[in-house]
Formats: sequence, structure tokens, C-alpha cells
Amino acid sequence: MTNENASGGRMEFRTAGVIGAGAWGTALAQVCVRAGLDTTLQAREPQLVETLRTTRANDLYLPGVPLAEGLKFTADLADLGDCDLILAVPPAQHMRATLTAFAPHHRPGVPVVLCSKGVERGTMKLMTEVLAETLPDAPAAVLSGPSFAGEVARGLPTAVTLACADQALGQALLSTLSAPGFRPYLATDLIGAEAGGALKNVLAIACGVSEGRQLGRSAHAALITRGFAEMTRLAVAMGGQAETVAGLCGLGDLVLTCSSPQSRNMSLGLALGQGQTVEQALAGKRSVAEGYESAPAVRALAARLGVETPIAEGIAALLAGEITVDGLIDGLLSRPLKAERV
Ligand SMILES: NC(=O)c1ccc[n+]([C@@H]2O[C@H](COP(=O)([O-])OP(=O)(O)OC[C@H]3O[C@@H](n4cnc5c(N)ncnc54)[C@H](O)[C@@H]3O)[C@@H](O)[C@H]2O)c1
Ligand SMILES: O=P(O)(O)OC[C@H](O)CO
Repeated sequence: MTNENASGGRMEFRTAGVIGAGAWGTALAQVCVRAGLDTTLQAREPQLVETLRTTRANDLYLPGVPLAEGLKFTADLADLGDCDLILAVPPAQHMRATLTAFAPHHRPGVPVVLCSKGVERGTMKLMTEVLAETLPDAPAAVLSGPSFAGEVARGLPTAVTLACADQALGQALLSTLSAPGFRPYLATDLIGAEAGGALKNVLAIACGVSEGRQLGRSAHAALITRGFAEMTRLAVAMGGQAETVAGLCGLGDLVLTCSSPQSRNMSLGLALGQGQTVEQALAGKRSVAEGYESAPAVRALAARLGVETPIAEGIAALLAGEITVDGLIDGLLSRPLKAERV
């Protein structure tokens, strides 16, 4: 793909490197191939690379999906050093270490599209902040929205937000990453896009708890709506825009993740609502539930910014073993009555 930037310079993206061969990295690599990019998918597990090459399937993280012809695989981050474009897709808590390992191979100016959803524990930083600290010469974009990896990998349609502060680069990435069935919409607000993706995972755990306790469709809808108010408040306090979280990366993804047990986050909540402990619900899981990982950071961030996030706060307390499911439900239902506003 060739695009012109504001100063008339041409931006060409012919090759893409996808870091992280979990379910989403694999699905996005499929999208890149469909978009016409010469694509290499990097897996950190050498034995997985072998399987990917021989079976052309990712049986570890995305079983049952035949992988696109032409997609290449590697375990070595150095092999992505020549790529025109990088998509970073490790779990959020591993983003810093992953980008640090990639840094010696990154060419200044090569954009990095951040596709992970979470807040770094300890630092409370967003993935764009982690990128700025690890690859300061990388223009950043955020790709986020309602997108179950299995569906996207199979070519089922969806639309997502692609946020990039540089309009010309954003426009170029938009046309580069659009593919049949994969429709990105452009935004400039990276913070809003990241906040939406990180918060929806924690809120989906709450919807799962509600489902597991059979609290009904009304409770489900109320949770999504009040959860969206929390997401908006927090995003705005972080410097994002309410308009962004009303889009695919916020409301869109919240609705998806809260509505299907395909979601790892919602199914974690379901298990808790049905009486399992956190340890039981997570036992043996190879895949990441980002809401579990990010909940303490979201809680700390909201406290630091003085933002009320009772649902996210309650989920963080439940996951930390500070309250029970009954305590969570009672706590939310007995809050002082007040005017309805975001
Ligand atoms: N699965 C989806 O449908 C989906 C959709 C959109 C966004 N995402 C986001 O994509 C990100 C990755 O999720 P996923 O579903 O691809 O993962 P996954 O659960 O399918 O796989 C786990 C991944 O974690 C990696 N990993 C484990 N330990 C690691 C370490 N120490 N360092 C680096 N990587 C390590 C594994 O190699 C594997 O790639 C998450 O932030 C998730 O929220 C997922
Ligand atoms: O399975 P989850 O809960 O990680 O959700 C996957 C995607 O983020 C949905 O957009």
C-alpha cells in the first residue's frame, strides 16, 4: 500500500511483522495476508513455530483455523527487523519485555500498531506509554474493537478503531490494514482507544458474574450501561475523549465482551458467579484474561485520578479475595441513590 503524508512524502507498507502468536496475533496475521501484506508471525515458543510451519494451524492458541497461504513464521524477533510495519500483540503485562527484546531490531520510523488491551501493573501505564519508553523512535497506533480472534481469523466481518495521532500515518495504516471483512475506522485519540479496551475486560468479568448468578437480562443491561459510564469517566480523566469510547474500541467492544462466553473475561466471571474460586477458574488456562491481569492497575489508576468506578473496583476486590460474589452484588446494589449521569 502507498499513501502520501501531509508533506507529500510517500508511505509504503509492503511487509508486516506480527509479534505474538496467541489467538489475536494469529488472527491479525491472517488479516494482514488478506490485506495483501507480506506477513511474518513471530511466536515466542520455538516448538509452536515448528507446528505452525508443518500443520499451518495454531493448535496451541487458535485451534481449528487453517492459516493463510503465504503467511510466514519465526521464533526470532530479528526476522522482523526488515518489516515496514509492526503489530505488537503480546499480553499487556508482557508488552514491556517484548518491546525491549525487539528494540535492537527496530528501525527508527517503523510504526508499531499496539493491539493488546490492558494497563501495566505496578506502573499503571498504557501500552502507548510502554512503547514510548521502549521504542522511542516508533510512531504509535492503537488497534482495538469488537473482535473475537476465532471469528476474525475465519474471515467473519467486524469493524474496529484504529487510533493514530498522526493523521497521514493513520490514513495510510487504515488503508493498509483494511481487508475483506475487516473494517478499521480512524481516530486520533489513542488514550481513549486504550482506556476502552482495558476497561471493557474488567467490566466483562462483572457481566459474567451476573450471568453465572443468573441475575437476568435486566441486570446485564444495567451493568453494561453503568460500566460504560465508568469507562467514559476514567477515559476522560486520563486525557481521552468521551466520543472515542462511544465508538468501536469502547462501547462496541464492551457490548461484545459482556455478551458472549467466547470471551475469556466474561467466562472467568461466569465461573466465579457459579461458585468457583479465582484459582479454580484460572487453573490450567493457557490463554490470557486481561481483565484479571489489569484489574489492580485499573483500580489504582482510578484511585489516583479520583474517579468513581464501583463496578471495576468491586471486580478488583473480588479477584483479590477481599470480598465475595454476594458482597460484590450487595455492595453495588446498596450504593447511595443519585442522579443518572456519566
Ligand atoms: N483473543 C482475542 O479474541 C483478542 C481480540 C482482541 C484483542 N486481544 C488482545 O490481544 C492480546 C493477546 O491476547 P491473545 O488472545 O492473542 O493471547 P492468547 O491468550 O491466545 O495467548 C497467550 C499469549 O501470551 C504469550 N505469552 C505468554 N507468556 C509470555 C511472556 N512471558 N512474554 C511474552 N508473551 C507471552 C504467548 O506466547 C501467547 O502469544 C491481549 O491483550 C488481548 O486482550 C485478544
Ligand atoms: O476473550 P476476551 O475477553 O479477551 O475478549 C477478546 C476481545 O478483546 C474481544 O474484542
